Amino acid sequence: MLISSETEEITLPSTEVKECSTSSPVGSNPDSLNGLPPPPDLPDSPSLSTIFCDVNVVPEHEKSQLEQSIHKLQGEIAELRLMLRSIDEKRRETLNKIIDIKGSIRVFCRVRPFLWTDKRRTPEPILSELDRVIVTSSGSRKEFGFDKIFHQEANQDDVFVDVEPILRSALDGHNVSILAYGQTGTGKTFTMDGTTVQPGIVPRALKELFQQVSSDKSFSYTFSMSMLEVYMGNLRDLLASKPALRTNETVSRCNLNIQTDPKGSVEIEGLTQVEIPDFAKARWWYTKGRRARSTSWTNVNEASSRSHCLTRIVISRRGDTPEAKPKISKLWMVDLGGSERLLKTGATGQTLDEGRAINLSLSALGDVIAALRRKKGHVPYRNSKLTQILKDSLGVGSKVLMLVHISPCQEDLEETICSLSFAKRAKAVDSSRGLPEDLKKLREKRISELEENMREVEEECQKLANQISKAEFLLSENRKLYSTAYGVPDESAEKNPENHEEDAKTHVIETPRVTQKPIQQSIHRSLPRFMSSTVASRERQSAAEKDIVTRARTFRPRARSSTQLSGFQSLSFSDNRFGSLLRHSVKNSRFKDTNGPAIESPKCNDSSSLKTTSLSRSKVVTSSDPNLRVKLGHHRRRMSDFV
Ligand SMILES: Nc1ncnc2c1ncn2[C@@H]1O[C@H](COP(=O)(O)OP(=O)(O)OP(=O)(O)O)[C@@H](O)[C@H]1O
Repeated sequence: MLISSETEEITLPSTEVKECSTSSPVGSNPDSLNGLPPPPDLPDSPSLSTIFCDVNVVPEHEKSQLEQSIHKLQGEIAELRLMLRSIDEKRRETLNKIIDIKGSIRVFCRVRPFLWTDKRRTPEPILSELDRVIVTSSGSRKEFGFDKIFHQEANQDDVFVDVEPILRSALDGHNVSILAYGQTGTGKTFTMDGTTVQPGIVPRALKELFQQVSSDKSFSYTFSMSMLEVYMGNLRDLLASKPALRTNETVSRCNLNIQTDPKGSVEIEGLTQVEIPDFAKARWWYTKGRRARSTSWTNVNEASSRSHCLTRIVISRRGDTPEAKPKISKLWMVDLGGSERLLKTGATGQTLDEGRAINLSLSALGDVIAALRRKKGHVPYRNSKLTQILKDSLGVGSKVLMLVHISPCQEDLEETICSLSFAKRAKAVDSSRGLPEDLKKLREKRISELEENMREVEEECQKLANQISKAEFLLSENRKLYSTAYGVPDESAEKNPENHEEDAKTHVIETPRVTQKPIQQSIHRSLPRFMSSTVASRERQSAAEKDIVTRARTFRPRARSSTQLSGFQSLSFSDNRFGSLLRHSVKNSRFKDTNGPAIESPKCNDSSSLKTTSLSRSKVVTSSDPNLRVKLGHHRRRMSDFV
C-alpha cells in the first residue's frame, strides 16, 4: 500500500490520489531491513518509494497492516539498538585495553619547523627519529624517547590522527587531558588552536566529537563547554558575559575557587558552563573565549602569553532509558604557559613573578605526572591551582596526552633540553623502552591484534548504525503516512526534541559561587561542610581580588585593543556518513551541516559579544626585561596572526 521498499520511487502531493501500491507497508517485508543496501543514502536509494494515497480509498485491512508494520519496525529498532549497545561495549573495552597497553599517560614531541625569523645553522643541533630525539650540544649527545614524534614536516592532520583515539575515550566516559607544553614560541598555540587554514586540536576535537556522536546510535550525548585562564595562580573565567569594566564582577571572575567532592570530582565555583548543541555553537563560544583571552592579554599586558589557557568539554552520555543516570566525563584541552628559564632571561619585577608562577605550576604538573606514572601512593595535586583543577582528569582511570614542543634552533638548545628532560621525567618508567626485545615484540603484537579487532568491531557498529538509520527512516515515513491517512497526530514527531524550538537556545549554566551572597546560603545548605569556604579563605580571596584590580590598573593599556579571532571560518570537515540521508529526509536534523559563519550565533544569549567592531591593532609591550621584550613583541606579532 502506502510506502514500500520495493516499488519504484514516486513522490506525489500527500493527499492526491495518484496510485495505490499493492505492496505491503514499509518494513513488513523481511528484506526491508536485513537486506538493506549500505549505507542508507536515501535520495539515491532505488529501494524506497513514497506513494501517497487518498485516505478515502484506503481499505481498513491496510490500516492494520500499516499499524503492524510500525509495530514491527519499532521492535526491530529496539533489537538493533541492543545489539549495537553490546558491540559498542566490546569496542570500548578494546580501545581501553589498547590505551592501557600503550600507557594511559602518553608523551609526544613536536619539533617546530624553522621560521623565517630563525637563524638556521648547519649542522642542526636536533635530530628527530621515529621515537627519539637526539640532541647534540658541545660534543655531548643526549637521547630522549617518546611515544611518538612529530617532525618539522608534520602537519596538523598528522598530529590529530594520533589525538583522535583519546577523544573516543572521552566519549566512552573517561576523563581526558590533552596538554601542550614547551618553551615560548615553540608552537603550543599553533598545535592547540591552529590558524584559519590549519586548524589545531581544539577546533578539530570539537568537530570530531559532534561527528562521532552523530553516528552513535546507542547513546545520546550532550556537551557543555567552559574556558578559563590560570594567571599568577588565579583563575579567570573566559566565557563569563562581559561585565562593565571596574565592577566587582570583573574582579570576582578573576579568582574562582576550586572544590573537590568526596568522590574526588573537581568543580570550579562560579565558572560559566555553556551548552553546545552543535559544532557551530561550540566554535562560537570557543572563539569568544579565545578573544577574551587575547583581550586580557592586551588589557593586563602579557597576561595570556604568561598564563595557562584551559578549555573544558563536559560530556554527558545517556543510555536509551531516560531513568538511567547519565555518565559524565571531562575533556580538558590545555595550552600551557611557556616554560622559561628565568636566570637566562634575567627577568625582573612582574615578568619575574609571572615566570615563577608558570614554572612553579609546570613543575607541580611534572611532579604529579611523574608520581602517577610511577604509581606512587601520594600524588602532590595540591601544589598548584593547575594540578588541583586537573586532579580528576590526570589520575587513575583518566587518559593523559602531553605534547612537548621544542624549537629546532641552536640558540634555544638549553630550553630544549629542559623541555625534553621534563618530558623524560613525565614519561619515566611506564614505557616500552627498557623492556627486553621479546617482551617488546609481544607487546607490539598484542597491540596490533587489538587494533585489528577494534577495526572489525567498528565496522560492525557502523553497519548496525546504518541499519538503525534506515529502519528509523522507514518508521518515520510509515508514521507520517499513518497520520496523514487516518488523521491521527504523529506523536513521535511531537516528542522529537529536534522539533522543539527550545532546543535551539543556548543554556548557560553557572557553577554557584560561595562568594556571591544570595547564593551563599543555598550553597552552604547543599554542599558538605568541608567544601564551604572558611572566613580565612574568603579573606585570602578578597585580598587576591584586590591585588588583581591593582595589577589591572597598573597595566592599563595605552592603546587598548582586542583581537577578533576567526580561526574557524574556513574549517570544513566533511561528514560523509549520513549527510545526504539526513539533508534529504529529516528536517532540523542534528546531522545538519555546521559549517556556518564563525562569529554568528543569533540564538546565543550574549548579544553583546555578537557585535563586531573595528579593532585597533596597536599593541604595547611593557616587559621589564629587554630580552623578553623582544620575545613578547614577537609573540604579539604571532598573536596578531589570528586577527
Ligand atoms: N608546526 C608549525 N608549523 C608552522 N608554523 C608553526 C608551527 N609551530 C609553530 N609555528 C609558528 O611559530 C610561531 C610561534 O608559535 P606559537 O605562538 O604557537 O608558540 P607558543 O608556544 O604557543 O608560544 P607562547 O608560549 O608564547 O604562547 C607562530 O608564528 C606559529 O604560527
